[in-house]
Amino acid sequence: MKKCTIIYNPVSGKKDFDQHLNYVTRRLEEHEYSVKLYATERPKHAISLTKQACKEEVDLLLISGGDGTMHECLNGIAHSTFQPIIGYIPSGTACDLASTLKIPKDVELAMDIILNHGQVVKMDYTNTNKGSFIYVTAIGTYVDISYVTDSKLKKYLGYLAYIITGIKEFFTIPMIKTKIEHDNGFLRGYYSLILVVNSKKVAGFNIVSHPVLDDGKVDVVVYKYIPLLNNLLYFISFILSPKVLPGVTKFRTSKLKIYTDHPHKWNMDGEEADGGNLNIQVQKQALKIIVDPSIVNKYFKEQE
Ligand SMILES: Nc1ncnc2c1ncn2[C@@H]1O[C@H](COP(=O)(O)OP(=O)(O)OP(=O)(O)O)[C@@H](O)[C@H]1O
Repeated sequence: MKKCTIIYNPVSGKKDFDQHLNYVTRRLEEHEYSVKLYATERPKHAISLTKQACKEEVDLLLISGGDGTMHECLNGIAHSTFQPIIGYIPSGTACDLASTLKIPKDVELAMDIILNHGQVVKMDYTNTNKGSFIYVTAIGTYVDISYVTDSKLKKYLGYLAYIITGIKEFFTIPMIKTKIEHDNGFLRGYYSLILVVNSKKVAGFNIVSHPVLDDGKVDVVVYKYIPLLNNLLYFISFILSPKVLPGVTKFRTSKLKIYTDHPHKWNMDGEEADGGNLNIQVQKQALKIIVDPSIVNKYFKEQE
């Protein structure tokens, strides 16, 4: 028998993954897996559950949740010597990573990819001095809405609480004094938003038009602080996605150091991390994940 550990977040997205547990377990058993099943019981629990699965050298680590759950599981894998093959059933709210990797939220279709016609690819992830991330780390306007919104306000107003924080941020764009060292030199200036990306999608927007997810490099997108015009710059960049836009600098790099003493926190895969200087090392092709074969030639151009 092959070994499979399932880790799922019962509070991500519509909170209904429990309904599919029997189906998922049955499909795995039909494919000769012995299954261990764990629901995360608190934030960061997925990290220790993943470390345990890595210690047991499972043949398949099946993760269900949103980007935050994937982020936590990655942080378990990054501290382990054994690297399991990941099968992913997206069940979160945004699921940017699944959207880039074309893994459907439909449980039956996702299981078909994992067990039948999917392909294991080796994807990059990134280690930093503040933890590891899979697809994005960001600092600046709007990226902190999910965790700076007052929890009491969220309880009483729900989604409206996020909109209120968003409106507040619309009028208080941060001016982040930054120095960025990369493969071909450095940038220095005042920025309102900095994105480090290994993905096509971020927050549902197409941020990188032609990402390569296995080349040992990240895409960096920086938005200059331009008083009164910052929101217009975001709108044009996110919605219209022109190739070139004054005030927006894009480049791809394998080495990256970002120096800032701005009080804003970094956002990693949608989760809050510490603020301050960021020192990143891309782990080339270090994450094994099952994806739909239709995207392999498109985003994984350097498979070894
Ligand atoms: N039992 C639990 N109770 C409360 N929070 C939990 C529990 N298990 C995990 N979490 C936390 O839930 C948070 C949200 O998870 P996740 O990001 O997977 O879902 P989501 O926010 O709905 O999806 P997305 O990030 O794709 O929009 C994570 O920060 C995780 O630490």
